[in-house]
Amino acid sequence: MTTTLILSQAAVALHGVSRVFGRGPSAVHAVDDVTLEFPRGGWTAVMGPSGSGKSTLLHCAAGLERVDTGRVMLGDTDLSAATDSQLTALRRTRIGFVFQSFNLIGSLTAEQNVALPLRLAGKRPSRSVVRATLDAVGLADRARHRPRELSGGQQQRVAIARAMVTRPEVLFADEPTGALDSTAARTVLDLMRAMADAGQSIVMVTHDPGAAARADAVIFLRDGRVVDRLSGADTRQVADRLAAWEH
Ligand SMILES: Nc1ncnc2c1ncn2[C@@H]1O[C@H](COP(=O)(O)OP(=O)(O)OP(=O)(O)O)[C@@H](O)[C@H]1O
Repeated sequence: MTTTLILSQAAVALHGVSRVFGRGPSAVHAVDDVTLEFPRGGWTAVMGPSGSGKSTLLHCAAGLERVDTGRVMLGDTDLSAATDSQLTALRRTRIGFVFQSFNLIGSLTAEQNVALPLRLAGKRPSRSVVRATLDAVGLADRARHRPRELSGGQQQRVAIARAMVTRPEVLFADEPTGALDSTAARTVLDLMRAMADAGQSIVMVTHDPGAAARADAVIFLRDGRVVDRLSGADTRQVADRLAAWEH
């Protein structure tokens, strides 16, 4: 009973999750027996040295990649037991994903990009929903612009609107500010902070201690394992802890 309650309070829970690439002596344990919960309504940053398994962990938690062993629970749904078509449906409706490189479709306007996940889920996008989602990221006046007519920060905000239009349970972001200058990065992080304050669950991989310090908690990976965590830390504390694990 207690276990069930704890599980359903997590937005995503990983239980003994491993992901191995290759076999034999050259096998890489990208994620190595990780058990961890990402809290509902919280913003968690994932940090660690290059190659420590951050992106692989994020992909496993989001159902973009299968785990070799262990279980991934999205709310009460076991992603590791889902069929490919169930996973596809789930990714389209219950999960939002934002990439470092925005991944917008260049031939579509901002509002068409935002409407895309609804179309892919077989829904007829309502213009008012799409416009409200663009408005929420501060880009209502850019609805008819194509990606090349937008700044990097604006493109990333369109990508966030596209990820949010289905009202996903969890927003996953892999280096969302990695391609942005510091001013644009701050705007994107302010937006994510406001979303988390409004109850959105967010999991974000970042190399940037300043970005991680905007989250509620930071977990640190090394060699595919969770080795440390901080809550409510400032940029200096995050940077110091990261440096300690990089050596
Ligand atoms: N498709 C793959 N095939 C083989 N090895 C892989 C694959 N994807 C990742 N790896 C390996 O798994 C390990 C973890 O990779 P991952 O990209 O998750 O790390 P990361 O912490 O996100 O790295 P970075 O900060 O450099 O982006 C690395 O050693 C990487 O080379």
